Amino acid sequence: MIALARHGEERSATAIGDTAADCLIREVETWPKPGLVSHVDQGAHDDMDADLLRRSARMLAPYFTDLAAAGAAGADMDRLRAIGMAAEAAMLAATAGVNTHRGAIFGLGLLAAAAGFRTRYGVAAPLGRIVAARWATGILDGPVDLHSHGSVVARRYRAGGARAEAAAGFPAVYDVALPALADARRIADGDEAERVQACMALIAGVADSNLLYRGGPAGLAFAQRQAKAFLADGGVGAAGWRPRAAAIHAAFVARRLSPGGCADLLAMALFVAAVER
Ligand SMILES: CC(C)(COP(=O)(O)OP(=O)(O)OC[C@H]1O[C@@H](n2cnc3c(N)ncnc32)[C@H](O)[C@@H]1O)[C@@H](O)C(=O)NCCC(=O)NCCS
Ligand SMILES: Nc1ncnc2c1ncn2[C@@H]1O[C@H](COP(=O)(O)OP(=O)(O)OP(=O)(O)O)[C@@H](O)[C@H]1O
Repeated sequence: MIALARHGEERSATAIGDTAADCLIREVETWPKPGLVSHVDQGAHDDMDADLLRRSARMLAPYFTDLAAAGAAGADMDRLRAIGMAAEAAMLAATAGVNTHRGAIFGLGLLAAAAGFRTRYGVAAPLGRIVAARWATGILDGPVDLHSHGSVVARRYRAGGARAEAAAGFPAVYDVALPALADARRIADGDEAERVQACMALIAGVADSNLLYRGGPAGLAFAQRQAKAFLADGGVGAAGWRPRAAAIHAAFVARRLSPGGCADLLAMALFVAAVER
């Protein structure tokens, strides 16, 4: 009996890891996402393209599986952090030093750990609430790299970034991206359009530390204005939405703006939608 239960747990951790990697790939296969890399172009990034992001995502699946298994085993934040840091090191080795998924490993990794916990204990709570209840203190009290772009921006502009978002249980996923995906299902023509709508809603509503780092408060305000105007004009439900979204994408690229945190949050919303279904 025990051996069977273990085998079942391993299988579900593997399924969680594979789902997390799939969600990263579905995020890449979405165009037009303002400033971001996709199957169509490199957006505002000289050092990465869709192939590199796809390879990075696939390589990360076993780490998400480990995080799910650790969550199921009742791991504390120190244990999750060790797996997350090993994943980051493997990512940098696989991409010759390019930061393809640092923010995504963190956010999706915590949600994968919560998914493991949820499956193991049969709790019905949303994944974000599990993250906040079990690991918020460890997230906020953990070691900080004073030189990371996120830390620089946090000091300069008092932006909470990826840590604050996770510790609060991912409000951008639950209050912004998931409602946008649900709205878009009624008005959009296909899955890719739904993901574009959620991406625009995230850009309009999130203080993305990547936008702040590259463009300062003026860059963030520009990005939010563009995304809000797109949504106010009917979003992906309006005729001609794709050329309008492509024009916003081009405006971000011209200013070197890239909302990498919103890309991560889009992948997380796809993951939550798949796991909590
Ligand atoms: C917390 C992390 C992201 C580092 O954050 P920091 O702000 O210091 O660095 P950095 O600028 O490199 O990364 C921030 C990344 O977060 C994402 N992001 C930006 N803004 C936001 C936002 N508002 N909300 C969510 N994510 C965001 C972007 O992808 C961005 O690139 C993380 O890499 C970390 O601490 N890793 C250690 C391992 C760990 O704790 N793992 C947990 C289990 S997986
Ligand atoms: N499709 C995508 N396009 C661009 N960034 C993405 C995409 N998907 C996820 N990201 C996130 O964006 C982050 C990388 O962003 P970016 O390269 O702008 O930041 P950086 O490494 O801090 O430095 P720099 O501004 O010098 O390039 C990664 O952590 C990753 O999780």
